[in-house]
Amino acid sequence: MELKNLGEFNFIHSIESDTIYDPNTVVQGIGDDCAVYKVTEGYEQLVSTDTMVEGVHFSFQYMMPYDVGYRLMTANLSDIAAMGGIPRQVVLSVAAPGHIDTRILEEIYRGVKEQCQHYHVNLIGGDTVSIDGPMVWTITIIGEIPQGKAVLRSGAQPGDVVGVTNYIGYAATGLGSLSYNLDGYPMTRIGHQRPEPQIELGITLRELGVHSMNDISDGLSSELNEIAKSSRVSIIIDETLIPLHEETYKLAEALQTNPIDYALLGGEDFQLVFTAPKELSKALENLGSITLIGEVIEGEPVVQSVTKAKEIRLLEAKGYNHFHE
Ligand SMILES: Nc1ncnc2c1ncn2[C@@H]1O[C@H](COP(=O)(O)OP(=O)(O)O)[C@@H](O)[C@H]1O
Ligand SMILES: Cc1ncc(C[n+]2csc(CCOP(=O)(O)OP(=O)(O)O)c2C)c(N)n1
Ligand SMILES: [Mg+2]
Ligand SMILES: [Mg+2]
Ligand SMILES: [Mg+2]
Repeated sequence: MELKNLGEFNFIHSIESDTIYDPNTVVQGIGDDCAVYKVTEGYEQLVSTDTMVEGVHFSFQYMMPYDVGYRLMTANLSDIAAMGGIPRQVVLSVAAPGHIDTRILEEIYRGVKEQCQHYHVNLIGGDTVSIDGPMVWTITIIGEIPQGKAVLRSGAQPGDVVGVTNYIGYAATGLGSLSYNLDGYPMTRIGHQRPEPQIELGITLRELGVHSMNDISDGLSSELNEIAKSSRVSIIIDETLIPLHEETYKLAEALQTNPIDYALLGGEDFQLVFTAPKELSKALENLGSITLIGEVIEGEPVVQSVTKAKEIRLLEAKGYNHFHE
């Protein structure tokens, strides 16, 4: 059925069941002017919002509707992970054209709810409006963090080591293989379609005492520059240490591109990049999913890298930019 035939109120009614995955914190969910939720004593509240636009953040050519919802939740959860926080509540706004088949919307919600269930997050409200254009999905997420413990971008200190979680450039490899219609990239395709936020690692890193952290939505170059600027420090990384998946090397070979660029400029990995006191190096490496790729030094707020050919180059704050010529 088309959305315009179902109507706004019936649509809301159709999605409001199965939205509460941590009932202890909810006083009022979907169904009133505001939602009402409880906060934990001794904790600070985190809030962040992220939007996904059809044609900009996703294409039904490369993703199933279920994946769109899944990744929308991941993008929002990832910002909570980047602070070392615990996700709690979300509200979701959708602008959709009247001719859309409601089965597509149901599938997107199924993806959203799957991630809500997995991370014990409640969907407590939202908004539904019509648009004469592409679909626009926005989630606002609320999380919690023990008082004074949020891991900021501004906490990096000279002498810190720089680390990343899992593989970088993974999602961009999957998207690249899809857009060039190349077979043989099963792992990274899932990385593009159904990425996971690093909630548990974010909490572990915060508890270990990392100094600064960011999630990778726009690309490693851009995120490292944000840390360098906020913290007023210089960062230097060794490009040969960046953990790339074998499918990234394979795609770079097939397309005659530099594999490192998928990591530096790709984005949407939703992995974490952080800096930590050198004394934590052993403990970090023992986690298994962390790679140390560089260090923080005193100096201008810039990021440099040592290339495979042992040359030093400046890594610009390039990555995904919504308004570039
Ligand atoms: N239109 C806006 N109005 C107010 N604040 C904004 C707007 N767009 C972005 N911000 C803020 O700018 C900062 C950087 O945003 P962004 O690059 O989207 O972060 P992230 O990559 O973590 O999602 C954040 O603090 C965000 O809340
Ligand atoms: C169809 C399609 N084209 C291109 C991309 C790549 N892409 C789109 S937005 C983006 C960056 C992340 O989005 P943004 O809105 O900047 O997220 P934020 O930094 O706010 O978390 C990337 C790499 C994609 N995912 N899908
Ligand atoms: Mg954002
Ligand atoms: Mg972020
Ligand atoms: Mg961005």
